[in-house]
Amino acid sequence: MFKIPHISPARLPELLRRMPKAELHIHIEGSLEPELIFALAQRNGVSLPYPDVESLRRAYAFTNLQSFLDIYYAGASVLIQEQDFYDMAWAYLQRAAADHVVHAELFFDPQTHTARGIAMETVVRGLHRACTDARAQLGVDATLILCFLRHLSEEDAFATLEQALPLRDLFIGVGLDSSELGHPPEKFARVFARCRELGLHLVAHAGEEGPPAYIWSALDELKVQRIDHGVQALKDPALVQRLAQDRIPLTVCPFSNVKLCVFPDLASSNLAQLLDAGLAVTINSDDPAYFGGYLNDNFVQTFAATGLNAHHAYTLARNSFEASFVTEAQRHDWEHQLKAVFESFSEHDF
Ligand SMILES: Nc1ncnc2[nH]cnc12
Ligand SMILES: [Zn+2]
Repeated sequence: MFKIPHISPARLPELLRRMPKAELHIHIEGSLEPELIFALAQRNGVSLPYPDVESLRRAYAFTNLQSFLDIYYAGASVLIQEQDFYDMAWAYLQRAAADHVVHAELFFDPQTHTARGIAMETVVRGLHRACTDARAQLGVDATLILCFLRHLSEEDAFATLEQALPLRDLFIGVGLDSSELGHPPEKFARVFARCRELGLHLVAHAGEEGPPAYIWSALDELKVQRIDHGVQALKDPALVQRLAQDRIPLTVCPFSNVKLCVFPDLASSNLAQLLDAGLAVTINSDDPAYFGGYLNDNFVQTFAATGLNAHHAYTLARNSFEASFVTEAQRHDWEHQLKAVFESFSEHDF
């Protein structure tokens, strides 16, 4: 076991910013900043129901998940050309590099685009090209996870999978997102079974607004390897035991939970309780352009509000590597970098 050196609380924010980390829950369409929405709208001749950037930003006052999704899908309507998808992902990956994100698994929602007549290939090739350039030019390792929209039908999800199969090598897994309540994971059991046969990694949003029963069915019916959000798990002690025992990672998104009124404020986040329960928790930004900050902002402000310390920081960064869909060798390399950063902070303390 690595002995965490003493690090003064005053230097904790800088440590949080500097430590290498993985981001495993970021919807790339949720990284579309208002400025880029307006630039792409102009480039593509799309008209928006807001006169300017400021009035669009003012509309980002959400009361629940659905109130956010309505505006998030409207924002994505400016994405038309392959280059638009590239520009969106590239902007995120530059910010990720600045936050010392060494690995990112990007969610994308193809049905949002194919329903508007955009080809699957346009979406995936644009995003994939940005991931390739990020590796070469930014040193950020980035991969793609295709998410099915759960408010749409099983049939639509199967059709989406069919469209994506010629591009199978350009994404590593599938997820499940969009409106949770009323759309339990088991609705997609057969689609996920097929994806499992195809060797894809499996994740699903569950227990964001929905009950612990949705987390159970994501595990037992979909057989997912990670739970996205999962913050409602604490309502069910048997579920917490199961998550701990199987070391199922939870990709928790503190800013998102506050903006979507899951918790009243950051201090009410249950991150510390989830960690104390021995769960493999990670911190993520979800939809940073809509929720007020990127990954390091989530780390720094959540730590300040909840009183987490350097031990928690190390655990969270380590968990992010453990939960990543990468090779053991890659994981070890990043853990080594993580230890080096912690040790460098200890030296400067004296
Ligand atoms: N937080 C979230 N929950 C469900 N679906 C989403 N799509 C984008 N962000 C989401
Ligand atoms: Zn999400």
